[in-house]
Amino acid sequence: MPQYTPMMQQYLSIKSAYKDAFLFFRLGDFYEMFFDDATRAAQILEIALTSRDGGGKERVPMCGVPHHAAKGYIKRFIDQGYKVAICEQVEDPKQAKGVVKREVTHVISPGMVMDETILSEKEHNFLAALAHDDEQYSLALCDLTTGTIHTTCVQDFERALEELKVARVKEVIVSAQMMDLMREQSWTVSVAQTIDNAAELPFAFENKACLPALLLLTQYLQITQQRSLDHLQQPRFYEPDEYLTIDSNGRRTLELVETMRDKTKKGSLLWLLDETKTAMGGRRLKEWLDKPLRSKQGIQDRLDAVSTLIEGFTSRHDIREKMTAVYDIERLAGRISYGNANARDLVQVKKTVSTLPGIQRAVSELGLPLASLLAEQVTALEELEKLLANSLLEEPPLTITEGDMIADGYSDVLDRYRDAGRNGKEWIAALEKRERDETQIRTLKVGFNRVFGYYIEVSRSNLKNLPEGRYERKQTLANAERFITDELKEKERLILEAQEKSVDLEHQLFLELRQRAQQFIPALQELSRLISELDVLASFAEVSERSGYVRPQFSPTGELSIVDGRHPVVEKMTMHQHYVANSVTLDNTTSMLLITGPNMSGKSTYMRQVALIAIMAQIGCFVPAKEATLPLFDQVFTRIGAADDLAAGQSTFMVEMMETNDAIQKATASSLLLLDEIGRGTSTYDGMALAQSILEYIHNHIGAKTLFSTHYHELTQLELTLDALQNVHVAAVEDQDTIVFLHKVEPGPSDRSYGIHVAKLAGLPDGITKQATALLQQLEQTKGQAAPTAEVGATQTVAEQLSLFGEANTASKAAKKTPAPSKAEATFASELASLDLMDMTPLEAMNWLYRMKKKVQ
Ligand SMILES: Nc1ncnc2c1ncn2[C@@H]1O[C@H](COP(=O)(O)OP(=O)(O)OP(=O)(O)O)[C@@H](O)[C@H]1O
Repeated sequence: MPQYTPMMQQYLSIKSAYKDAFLFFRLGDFYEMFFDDATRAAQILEIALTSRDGGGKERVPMCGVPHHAAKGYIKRFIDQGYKVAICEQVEDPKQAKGVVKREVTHVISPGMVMDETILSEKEHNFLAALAHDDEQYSLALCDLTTGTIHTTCVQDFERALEELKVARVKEVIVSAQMMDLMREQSWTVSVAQTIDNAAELPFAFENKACLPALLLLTQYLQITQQRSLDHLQQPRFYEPDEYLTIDSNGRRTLELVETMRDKTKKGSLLWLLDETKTAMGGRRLKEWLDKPLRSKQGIQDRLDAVSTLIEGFTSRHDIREKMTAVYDIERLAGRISYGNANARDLVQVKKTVSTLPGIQRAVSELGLPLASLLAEQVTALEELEKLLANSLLEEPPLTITEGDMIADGYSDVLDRYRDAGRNGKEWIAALEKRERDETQIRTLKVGFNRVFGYYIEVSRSNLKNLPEGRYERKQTLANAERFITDELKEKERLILEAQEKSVDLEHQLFLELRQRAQQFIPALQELSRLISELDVLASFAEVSERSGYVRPQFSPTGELSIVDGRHPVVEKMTMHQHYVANSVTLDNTTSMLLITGPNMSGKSTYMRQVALIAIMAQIGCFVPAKEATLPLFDQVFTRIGAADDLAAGQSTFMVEMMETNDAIQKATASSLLLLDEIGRGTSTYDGMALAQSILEYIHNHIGAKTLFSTHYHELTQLELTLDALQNVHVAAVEDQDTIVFLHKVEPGPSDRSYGIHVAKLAGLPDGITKQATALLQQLEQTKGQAAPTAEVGATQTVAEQLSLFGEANTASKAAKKTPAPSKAEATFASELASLDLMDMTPLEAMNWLYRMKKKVQ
């Protein structure tokens, strides 16, 4: 790099070690970016791109952000999945010989954000390591802000990706070999090498199968963070099968944590259930929703606690109120260990710890099992509370280098410095008074500024009254002059020295205090776990009581019986209207419901409500029903079309089939399947044929509890051949040319679709709906001639329909029943078949159609 200036050479050499990050290169008050970084950053951050002479032939592209406003820009990079390496000046520019020394002090990437202003409060921010050996994939998911680590092993890559998705992992660390594969999947990837020495782990961990991922994670953190990782908690191993698996599509369409339409929390199950008072509770609730339990005992323990909290209204109220004074001690503990906690953070820790005894008392009164664990932490943290209460002022500033943090009486030396400072101020006040008396200038005052220090200010009109000699002129203003005296100079030196010393000492005392607080990190982490669980359980109790939910029972035989169930979110949204409750029973005799009914009648609401009730039960919450007995599901799969699916066209059909395939491959007799209008994305007959075969397959080979909604009325005949399938429909009635939705699920198939009625409700012009009604009548007449009769075996239904076009298997029974095509139809068909469409212009095609229409008429 001979042609570049020394500074540019320094930049390039540092940048070469951080190729995958934007390098924020500190130059005075700015972070500058150069070359490609600058060109791309200018676009991403929408800032001006300039250039600078770098010593070479061409000017170097450059853009920069002010150091004090860097956070906002870093957040924009992070939100879009980029990394930022912060390169600081690490020596005083005044003392530097040549180019100021610079080093990367830390790298911020989507998975390694520690700054609360960039993070979402109620969500974990996971960084994951994914390693692969001959046998399996190991995963380690780490939230650096809290020190939480979850680890697991899975057999296949797809499953590993699913685990990453469920935890909404922001960044994945892999070995170089896996980098491209992960990038193809659009993950933010970082590459590290595995250390092969388990002794270097900052925690003890026995499970060998998970070690590769943990070693990869540790190696990466050690290299990038270069600071204490003491707050990393003991990794918690989990088996994915301990939890109810909800495929990513299911989580999306059931709107567990955000709505499908605008991706907001409002309108989701999380929104409904989230009455938590603390950030830790909020994160825990999301975690529970991501991973409902499958262990009956685990669920019952939570339900017992919710029951107790519902009954103990007063204590619950008390606990929840006290929780409002609980800060995010989990992240505060992370900051203490990380070395970026300030005095205000420690005051928050103190305030939290001091509310604990009150919470603990209320929990004990209720007799909740976590009372004794909570009591242990209260005792363990007493010393910390005392220490912080004695050492810190109630409202310290955000910075730790400007004093005003440490309380009087904590350090004798500090108190002495402070006295000097305070006495000095009194002395200055006395001096001012004396000078006024001596000079008889009432407006004389002693002031202070950073440039000149202390001064005596006298207005221009009073200068004549000032005695000669003692006053040394320092500054001239428009209407006044400022002076100093030897006495003032000497006193100023003493005061400033005391202040400087006290600020330095406060900084040092604070660092010691933070160091001492570190030993309490495990207790703070355990406390935050207990508080977060209590918060979620109390939130469940609150919502359950308010909304009239009941405790679910679990059936040993796998029966599902929900009496008067409701969709919790639709019910809440339609508060002012009447929500129509619906029951459902699925057992070993009837495990499948085929749901028909008009559009908008409530088919998918009914299906979703069953899944939501099952999920709520398995996270340990009461459920919206009069009574509910449920199996413990192992997996929930949904294929529920979204409105945008239809618009997206054929590829969506592919997605629909892939998702259906996924469900069918993985579902077991203990799973819940919700399939909404399968087959609607292709032609009617294709769709119907597929829907029927899928139903038969689930019936004959899987036996999963299945809710299947359809507009293909022909499918309702399957009830005759599939023993475990039952027809139900959502009732609607016609009232004077319009339709009234009853939202009531009743036995048997629906009599018709009412599609045109719904179109009318949607405001389609009369002309269209009238024409549609006429066409419908024509079609129904035609269909009536060929319609399958109820006595015909259901498995023949689709084949019969296909045969109308003469495409079906001629050997089918249905074909025999279909009337032979008329002569005109036969001519039409043979002429159509002989057309070479590729060789025709659109106009020729139109002309042909025109001729045929005339012939038919
Ligand atoms: N049980 C109910 N009680 C009250 N209102 C309901 C009920 N079920 C559904 N609804 C209301 O009806 C609307 C339509 O319901 P839903 O989307 O489930 O209909 P659908 O039959 O699946 O329609 P489509 O076939 O067009 O997809 C819901 O948004 C809700 O407002």
